[in-house]
Amino acid sequence: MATDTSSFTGGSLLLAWQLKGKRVLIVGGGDVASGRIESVLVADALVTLIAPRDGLHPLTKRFIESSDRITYHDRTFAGPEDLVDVDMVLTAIDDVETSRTICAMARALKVPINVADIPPSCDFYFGSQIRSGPLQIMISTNGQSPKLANIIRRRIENSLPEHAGEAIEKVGQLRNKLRERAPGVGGELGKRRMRWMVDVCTAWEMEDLAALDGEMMAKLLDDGWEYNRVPKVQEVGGRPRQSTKTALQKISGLLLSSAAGVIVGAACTALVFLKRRA
Ligand SMILES: C[C@@]1(CC(=O)O)C2=NC(=C\c3[nH]c(c(CCC(=O)O)c3CC(=O)O)Cc3[nH]c(c(CC(=O)O)c3CCC(=O)O)/C=C3\N/C(=C\2)[C@@H](CCC(=O)O)[C@]3(C)CC(=O)O)/[C@H]1CCC(=O)O
Ligand SMILES: NC(=O)c1ccc[n+]([C@@H]2O[C@H](COP(=O)([O-])OP(=O)(O)OC[C@H]3O[C@@H](n4cnc5c(N)ncnc54)[C@H](O)[C@@H]3O)[C@@H](O)[C@H]2O)c1
Repeated sequence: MATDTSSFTGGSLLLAWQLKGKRVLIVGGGDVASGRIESVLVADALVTLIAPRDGLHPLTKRFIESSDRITYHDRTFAGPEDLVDVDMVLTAIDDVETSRTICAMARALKVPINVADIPPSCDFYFGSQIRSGPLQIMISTNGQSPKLANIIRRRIENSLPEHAGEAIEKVGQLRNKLRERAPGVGGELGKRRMRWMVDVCTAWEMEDLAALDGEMMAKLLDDGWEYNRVPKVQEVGGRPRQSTKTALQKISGLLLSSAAGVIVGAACTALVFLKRRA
């Protein structure tokens, strides 16, 4: 049966671009450039920054002083020679004409470019970002409303599961240990490895995954992976957690006992009062 692909349009490709050791040229040193620097440093890039010193944002200055991954040139953009051996270009300058010229040069050399605020000169857009350890969420409105992206980001931040970043970190460590035990790519072993990881992530609460330590991981692999089963948290030395229900019951118990306390207190006061009157 034919698949209807007519709605497969109007979006952009969302990726997690690996910049480790790649050279990113940033032109401009203002507020926007400082955000760009932060974004690419987080991705382990090597930055070349071209911007006159007198226009540097205080944050940009601090980044230049504190990071040995930034090569700084105190000048304006010079021409195509600045694009040699560059893997990505980001411009954030207050000069639309120069931005467009840099864009044309980068495209001639097939170097991907983002020009802040000029969508037709962008091969990719930035988005509103959430980071918590290895968890990275990007909200993109595909150029339609950056402010709404920012507002939606705040809402998502407030609704994220607690401990998500730590849980992902620990599961990453567990996967690495599992691959040491069961190495190789693909095949029956690969299928079993993936199924087991899916089962662990599904059966365990985020909070319990976040609490995994080296010893628990070893036990999880010994008693779980080796027998193709998923042990309970307590079986591998994890602390049994209070279920939500128990916590709720505790709170209502507390409320009830304080209500009872108030009633008893009121009764005593009334008794004392009546006794005095008598
Ligand atoms: C998300 C964020 C990431 C970042 O830049 O790091 C980002 N813009 C942010 C803020 C922001 N930018 C603007 C406002 C003012 C309010 C408003 O206009 O809405 C605010 C809000 C504010 O300042 O509070 C003005 C603006 N921006 C663009 C244009 C040009 C145009 O639309 O034509 C104009 C109009 C200029 C004019 O009117 O003259 C263009 C782009 N801005 C993008 C990204 C890309 C698409 C993002 C997406 O798809 O959603 C894209 C296409 C290219 C790019 O730059 O990559 C960051 C929020 C980070 C955060 O806070 O979390
Ligand atoms: N996409 C976004 O999120 C967003 C948000 C706000 C502003 N902007 C746009 O991004 C651009 C930069 O904004 P900003 O607030 O950082 O501006 P800014 O004025 O603070 O900084 C501009 C920087 O560019 C440098 N510069 C100017 N010409 C240069 C050249 N030829 N070579 C090298 N450096 C040069 C200046 O010295 C300065 O450091 C503006 O066009 C602005 O409209 C984008």
